[in-house]
Amino acid sequence: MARRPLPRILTDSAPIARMANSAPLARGRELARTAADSASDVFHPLITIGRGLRRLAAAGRGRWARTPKEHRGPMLVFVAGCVVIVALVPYGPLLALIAVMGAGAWAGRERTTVETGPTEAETERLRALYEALVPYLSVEGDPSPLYAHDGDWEQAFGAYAFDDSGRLERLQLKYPAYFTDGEDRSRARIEQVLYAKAGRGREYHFAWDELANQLTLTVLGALPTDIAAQRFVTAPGETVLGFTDPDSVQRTLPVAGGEEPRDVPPVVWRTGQRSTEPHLLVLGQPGTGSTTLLRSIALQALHHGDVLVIDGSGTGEFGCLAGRRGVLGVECGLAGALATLEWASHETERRLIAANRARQAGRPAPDDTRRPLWIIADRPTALAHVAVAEGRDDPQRWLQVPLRHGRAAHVTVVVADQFESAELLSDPVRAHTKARVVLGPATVEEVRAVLGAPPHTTPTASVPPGRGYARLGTGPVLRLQVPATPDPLDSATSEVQRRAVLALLPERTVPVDAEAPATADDEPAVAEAEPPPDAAKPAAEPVGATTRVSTVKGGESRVVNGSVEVVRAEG
Ligand SMILES: Nc1ncnc2c1ncn2[C@@H]1O[C@H](COP(=O)(O)OP(=O)(O)OP(=O)(O)O)[C@@H](O)[C@H]1O
Repeated sequence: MARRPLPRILTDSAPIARMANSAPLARGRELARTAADSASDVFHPLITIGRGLRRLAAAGRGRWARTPKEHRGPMLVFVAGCVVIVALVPYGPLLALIAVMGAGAWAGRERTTVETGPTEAETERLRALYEALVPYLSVEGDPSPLYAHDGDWEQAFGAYAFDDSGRLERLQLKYPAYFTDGEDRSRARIEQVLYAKAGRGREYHFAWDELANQLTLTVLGALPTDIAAQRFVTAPGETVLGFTDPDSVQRTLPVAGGEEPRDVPPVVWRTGQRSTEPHLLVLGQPGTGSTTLLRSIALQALHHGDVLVIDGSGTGEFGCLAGRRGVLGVECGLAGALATLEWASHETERRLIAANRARQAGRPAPDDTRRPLWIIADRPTALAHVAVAEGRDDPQRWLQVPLRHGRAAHVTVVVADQFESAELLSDPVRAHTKARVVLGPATVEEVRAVLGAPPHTTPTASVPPGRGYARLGTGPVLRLQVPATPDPLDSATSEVQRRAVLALLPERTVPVDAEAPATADDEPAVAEAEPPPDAAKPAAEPVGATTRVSTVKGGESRVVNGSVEVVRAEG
């Protein structure tokens, strides 16, 4: 027998849905919701009191359950006595009712629970860190070890903080008094364990408090990379190497960069007669920003003095300086470098003799002995290689006098080279460059070898260009970020940064060509029209008041009456 189909109203859900969505039903639902909201507002005090009374009753039941049986009788008698007294005093029951309601309202108020202490995952992380430290911070035979397997990590870790993603941000830990915190190796071991367990890839600062046997680990933020070359507010004799952490130095400089001007902590290097570290050595991996740092220093030096550049890498990255006021030469070739440095050596001696004579005659030192002279040598060891091949002098030989006597003669030497070539640096360069900078990724050992002290932070494997460490004399090791000072003649340089560097260049003393005489206003156009930087440069300008240097790339030199005259030997 064929089955009869069900009536359509039972199989089709559309009418039911339509009923549910119908206007009177929706209005009714809205009304019910409003009524419920109003009722909860009106009855809120009663609800609170009711909740409080429930809590008080539960607390009372708990108290009764915890009371030993032999105490229950006296307690009942005491409560009954209280009830009788309340019943007998005038308005007693009313006052008791008010008191009970008040107590109920207080107990029933909504309390927001504040989470304190670490979460489970954070506790686990701290416990793992504690366990990892046990082998390094415990000795056998310690009767009450601070660090022991399955020990109490809360005793060892005084304070800690995690960031939003649950990564450790700060940790203060105590260590036993017998731990050899005065030894670099012992410290390095602990720092490595903490670095590994707290999460690699971030930079940590370790503050060892030997008096309190306490170590504080703090995660360091990145140093600002958005500060471009600009006129820094410094006194004569001060050079900004870069920027560092706010806690590391006591001074700030106003800088433009980023969204609005701000104050940032600088690493300021002081040169001149009173400087205890009058010369600088920069070492780093290739491409980590040493040429950029030298360019930044040269631009600052030109504000008050004269600059000689030896570009040993020969890539012409100082081409923008050629022909500018105060730039005495930009040398890429061996012969030119030898001639220029020989002159600089004699100029140092001349200044010393002139200043000495003036002093003996009771006069102040002549002006031409006091104008700062900067010798900036980028990769001089590359020229040393060429010198060996050609059987000529290492140009570094001529740095000896400026390095030894430069401080008194207002001559400053800045040398930059690569780690791999560091052993080719001459002894005077190593001995007299007390201001040091390491750029790029470097191990703790490399930093220590160059700066004479390890960094108090964990060097990370990848850093932006211009990032490194600086140490001035015996001062602390500072994190450093060099201001972006790219080569304006490099096509990869952004227009903003190119203009920033060009704005700092002094005016030209040698026109680019006859048709395009340079002015300060047309800097960008002139820069575009400049010849390739590695072309022969007629960068001859007065040196001091009495001497002239004329250098030509690949030229030969001879000394004439206290001045160096360079004649072309090639082509
Ligand atoms: N402080 C900095 N801020 C931004 N970019 C930088 C900084 N320092 C260097 N750079 C960029 O990194 C690259 C390499 O810089 P630079 O030529 O100065 O390094 P280097 O160590 O001299 O390398 P090389 O020895 O190969 O010449 C360039 O593109 C440069 O613009």
